[in-house]
Amino acid sequence: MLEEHMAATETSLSPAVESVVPACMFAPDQSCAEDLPGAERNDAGDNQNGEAEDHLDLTSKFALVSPTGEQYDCLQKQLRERIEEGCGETIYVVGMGTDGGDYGLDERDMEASVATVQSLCEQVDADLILLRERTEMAGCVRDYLIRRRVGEADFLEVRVAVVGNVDAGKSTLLGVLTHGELDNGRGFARQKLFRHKHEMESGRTSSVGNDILGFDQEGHVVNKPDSHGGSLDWTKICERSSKVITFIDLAGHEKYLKTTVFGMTGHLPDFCMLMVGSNAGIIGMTKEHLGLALALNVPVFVVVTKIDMCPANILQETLKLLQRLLKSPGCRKIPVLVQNKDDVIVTASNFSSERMCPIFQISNVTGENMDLLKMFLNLLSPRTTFKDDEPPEFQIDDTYSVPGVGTVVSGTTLRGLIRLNDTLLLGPDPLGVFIPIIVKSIHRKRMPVKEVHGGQTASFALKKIKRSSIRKGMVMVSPRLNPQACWEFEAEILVLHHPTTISPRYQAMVHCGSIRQTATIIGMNKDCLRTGDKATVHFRFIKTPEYFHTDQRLVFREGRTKAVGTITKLLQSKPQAKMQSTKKTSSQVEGSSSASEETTQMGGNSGGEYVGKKKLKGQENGVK
Ligand SMILES: Nc1nc2c(ncn2[C@@H]2O[C@H](COP(=O)(O)OP(=O)(O)OP(=O)(O)O)[C@@H](O)[C@H]2O)c(=O)[nH]1
Repeated sequence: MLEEHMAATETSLSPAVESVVPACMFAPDQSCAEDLPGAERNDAGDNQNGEAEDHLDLTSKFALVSPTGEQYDCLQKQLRERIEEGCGETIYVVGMGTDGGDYGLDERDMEASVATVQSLCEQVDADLILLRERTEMAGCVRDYLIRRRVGEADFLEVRVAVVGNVDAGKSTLLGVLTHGELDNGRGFARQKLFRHKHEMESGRTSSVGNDILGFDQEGHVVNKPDSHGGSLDWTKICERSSKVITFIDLAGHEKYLKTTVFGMTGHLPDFCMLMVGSNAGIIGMTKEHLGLALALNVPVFVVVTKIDMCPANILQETLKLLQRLLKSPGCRKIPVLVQNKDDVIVTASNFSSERMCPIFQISNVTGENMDLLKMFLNLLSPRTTFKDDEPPEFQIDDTYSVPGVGTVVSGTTLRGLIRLNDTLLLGPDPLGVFIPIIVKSIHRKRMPVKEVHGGQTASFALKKIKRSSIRKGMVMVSPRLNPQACWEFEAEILVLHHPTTISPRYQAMVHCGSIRQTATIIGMNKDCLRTGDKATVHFRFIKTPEYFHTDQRLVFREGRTKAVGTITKLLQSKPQAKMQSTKKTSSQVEGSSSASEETTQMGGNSGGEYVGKKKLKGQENGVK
């Protein structure tokens, strides 16, 4: 997929540069960051902590030493905003300014500054955790993690999709991380990943697995397997954690690609962890998975495993090829080898920029560099902020029948706040209808809770509804939204690969959020599409109408054919049994301004607001 992505986005490859970008490129030191193409830079007027200058001079490294009342209020407001932006946390640098002075504070000024930050943290109900201390020209500089305090029942949730070719060590790494015991190189650690088939939310019967790793306020892993059988008590982990990483464990084998694509679109990962076996290198599905993450704009970090058993020259070769791939025009990433704690802090604080791609080299057997990977995971923040006052929307990605409970749906809260006993609309059914349902119980990470917020995964037990009447891709939304189901939509798509040409009537599977349904191309603004082509395409689902939004990303695939895109328009239309090509003039087509000789549309129906207007030239199946 990636090769196709590369081919599709660029025609000529520039010579690959082998050198790795040092992590210091991303450090606040501007002299180093200057050379970095596209690196984010502070605007004039912002200090190292991102504080706007306004009328108060907060750009000096001494700003925190003894702030006036007004400055203190300003600092507090800015800290609040930064925590909000960082979804509950932020990295704060003490001892650096942007006023041109040398970095670093002497012991007394550092002490006073830290006391100010500590007091600011108390005001905003957050904790201050020292990440690193270093010596600069004029003294000491410290990086702190500031993390909002959460109640016992709450924690920050970050979702990481785990992808990579078969045997890259995905399950083994998750076993080592979540159970704290190293592997023996013969599959010991992966046995620990016990999947509970019918557990609410987690043990999904599909092959999308879930594992959690909890960090306490100080960044220590809280996972503790019990002494009998070594299973993990999710409730205990969540109670002790201030941050929980949910790993969405996606299958490595090609035959499960459909599930992997579903995991990446439907489970809304914040980040993607691409695993590469150092000895095997970039083989099999590695590029496909990387391409998928790129297509969906999910920031990627790479974990190269098995360094304990890999000869040095092979490891170097794998790293070289990996860096070349990441820098290639199709990816345009900046690979950064993470070798120490400083690199972790620098890469973690710049990671959501999407351009940087940290690379870890680990061994699941000796545990080498595992501490760096854990530290990095603890510093990852969710990518999206959510507001509770929006009308709630929840997308269903799985259903279960739980004995004694009934039908259970699991999925992700896309926005808003859902409370126990709320009435939501569940749908759409095949007729596009939504039915009211009352939320009778909510589980989050296997724990009963009273409410769930945007960005959180959860499961709901539903009363008086058969599991068979619910399907993946359905939603539960606030009645305030007056939800409408759509049969048709328009999307801007880019064809990453197709062996010949795609034309109207072509059918393929559309993945969009947790929607997974075959759709037909009704029309497009080009006669046909080849690899690398971009077009505006009009789709129609073949089975049922769906609920979705504009701006959502989609993947359109069938066998080796792949296209990615963004939904640009929702089109209302009634279900129709048969497709046909009819002659129609533009005057009969709503929204059609230019004359079109021939129009493809659903039989007997106006086709909604938009109807593609391209010649069919007698094609029967849409594929030449
Ligand atoms: N020596 C060594 N062996 C490892 C390491 N990581 C994994 N292994 C071994 O590699 C084999 C494959 O690991 P898995 O974790 O099953 O690989 P996977 O990527 O999950 O594979 P699929 O689930 O099939 O996609 C197992 O026998 C592990 O014991 C490592 O760092 N060093």
